[in-house]
Amino acid sequence: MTRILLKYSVLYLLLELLLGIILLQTTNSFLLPTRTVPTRTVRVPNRIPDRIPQSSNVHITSPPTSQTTLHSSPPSLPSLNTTQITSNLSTFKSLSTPYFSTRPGQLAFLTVLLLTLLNSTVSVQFSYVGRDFWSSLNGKDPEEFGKMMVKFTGTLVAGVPVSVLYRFYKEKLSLEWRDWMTRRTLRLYYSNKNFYSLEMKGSIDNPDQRISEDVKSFTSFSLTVFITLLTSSIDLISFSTILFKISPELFASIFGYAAVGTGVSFWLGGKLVPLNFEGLRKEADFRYSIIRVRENAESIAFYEGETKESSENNRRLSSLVKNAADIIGVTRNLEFFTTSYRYLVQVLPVSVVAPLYFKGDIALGVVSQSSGAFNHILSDLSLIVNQFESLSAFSAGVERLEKFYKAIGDEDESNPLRIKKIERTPIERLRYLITGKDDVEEDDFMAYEKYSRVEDSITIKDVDDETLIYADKLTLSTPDGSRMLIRDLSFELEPFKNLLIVGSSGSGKSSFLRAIAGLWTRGDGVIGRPRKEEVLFLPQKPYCPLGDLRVQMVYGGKGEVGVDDEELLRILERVDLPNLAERVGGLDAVVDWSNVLSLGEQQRLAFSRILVNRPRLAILDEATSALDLETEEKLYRLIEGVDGLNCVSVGHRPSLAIYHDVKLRLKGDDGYEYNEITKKEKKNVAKQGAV
Ligand SMILES: Nc1ncnc2c1ncn2[C@@H]1O[C@H](COP(=O)(O)OP(=O)(O)OP(=O)(O)O)[C@@H](O)[C@H]1O
Repeated sequence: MTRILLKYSVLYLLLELLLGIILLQTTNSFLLPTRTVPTRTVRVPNRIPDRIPQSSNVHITSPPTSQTTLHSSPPSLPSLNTTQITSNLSTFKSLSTPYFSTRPGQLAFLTVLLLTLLNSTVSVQFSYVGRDFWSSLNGKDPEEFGKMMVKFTGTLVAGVPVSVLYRFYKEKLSLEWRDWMTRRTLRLYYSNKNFYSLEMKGSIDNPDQRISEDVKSFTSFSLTVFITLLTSSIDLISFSTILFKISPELFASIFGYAAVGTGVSFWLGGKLVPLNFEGLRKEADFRYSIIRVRENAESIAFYEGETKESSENNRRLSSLVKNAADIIGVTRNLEFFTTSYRYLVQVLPVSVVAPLYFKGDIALGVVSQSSGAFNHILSDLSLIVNQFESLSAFSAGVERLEKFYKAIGDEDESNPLRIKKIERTPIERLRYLITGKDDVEEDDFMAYEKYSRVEDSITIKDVDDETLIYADKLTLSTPDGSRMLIRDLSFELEPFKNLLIVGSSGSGKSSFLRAIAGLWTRGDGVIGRPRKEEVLFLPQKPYCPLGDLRVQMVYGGKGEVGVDDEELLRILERVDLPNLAERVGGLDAVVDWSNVLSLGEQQRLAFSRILVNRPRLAILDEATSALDLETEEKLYRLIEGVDGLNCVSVGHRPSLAIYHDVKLRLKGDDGYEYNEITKKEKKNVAKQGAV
């Protein structure tokens, strides 16, 4: 008999799984609107629940909540894409196996597995104790009733720790797995400057959400799915045995009942999934439009842009509300079915076994046990249907992670913008010549086309003590290869000389600095500069990291700084910020530096990093643009005063010529000029305040 039960149960679960997969495949196109979600704007919260509710009172199709939504267009016919499923499963496997290959992961998993099995045993045990309890009550037998009370207490004492520890270790495993996976993801994200190249390419939206939300959902939900499937299978077998013993008719009827419920729920509820995703996206859209106002409050206030901003907020709100109205309308219709279904399940099993009870063939306890077993089995059989919304979100999360890992895994150490090139066989080359298309994913193809026009071969070399910086036949293009910014640039700057780079706006000055830093490598030729540890960049936009004042001052240093607090305070004085520490509450003070400090103060604070870290070469991109001429002079004189320190500056201000020895003028298509800045020129600048 167990074999028959197993056969039916497994067949049914497989059917459910198949239906679930079909649904997921149909809905994934809605769940992953990579082309419709504006890049870096919309944050779609992944709403995968932490646990699947498993209760004997939860029957088929938990009615969709208010967050469940319906697509306004009729559902398209599901199509089963086996390649996609295989790829999803293999992604799932490759994402989940690394942690469980570690010793702590394996130990934690085995503990949870053991407790899961014990917990299921406890559940079955309670079913028997409950049956005997009610039967003894029905038999009006005080002695038997007393015994049952003792048995119940014993089961309680043994069962409660198992249930509690099961939940505890499950949560613990989920947390440890998340911790491990997030750290690994962060490591990959920061390695090879992936965080920068992803932004440049713009191919991955919201990496922050993927690292925090998607990883969290993946770990907790994977575990939950696994445990739920395991317990459901155990439940199904144990309770099927119980039910079959009581009434084979009841056992048969449950499959019919579940099948009808499943079908109707798919028919009504399947439509809700895509619209639910739309709802989430609209919510995120609305929220983001308000966050942008917060981030750009000052600019909006200056532009008096509040009317425009608020009308945009309202537009997004209307769209959200319309979607939500659709949801509640359809949910109402669905609930006509689910509510009746829920009530019916309370009497259905009882009505099937009632004749046996009336005849006196079975006791009251058996009736209650059969009802409990019926509910258990029904809940197990309806697993996919009950959870299709969560499973869809889960599937979307897995795909988001897959794309993310692929993107950060492809990067080469020396070349953050490299993408895999397409190696064409002769036949593929012919096809490409005829059709202009490759047999590759469209995204990859576009990326390749976009990036392949210019080679990616700028070489960076470390210089010796004889040279400070040089360029040899350097050609530099924008990362997309669409524009050549510098052509055939060659120069060599000896040590103890400062270089000023000038040129009209957009001529490629900052881009040249990016190339020196190794961030942009599209082009050809060689750049020589001191070792990375000996160079400090001050970018055009001052950047203040999270942390205290001390962190602000040492940021950018590559090793131990070895500067004590007194020295830090002295440096603050030298960069013209004598009262800053006192004003904010000392070197340990943490404030929102970017908002609290003026642009000029942020630039002065950035200069303090040079004095703290004492690099061999400081590269300054318009680092004094927000300062008055007097402060600018003071800061450049400080650099001159540091032994062994030289600088390369980019800037439009004529006054900068005074503090530099050589000038490189970038002239776009007209090439470049590379000249000494003469004493006469410096004098003129000093005299007139302009060249
Ligand atoms: N990520 C990018 N992708 C493609 N083009 C870019 C990118 N970043 C900058 N550019 C383009 O490269 C050109 C050079 O930019 P760059 O920032 O080097 O100019 P610049 O000379 O420093 O200008 P400014 O003096 O205004 O700061 C500009 O036309 C700019 O639009």
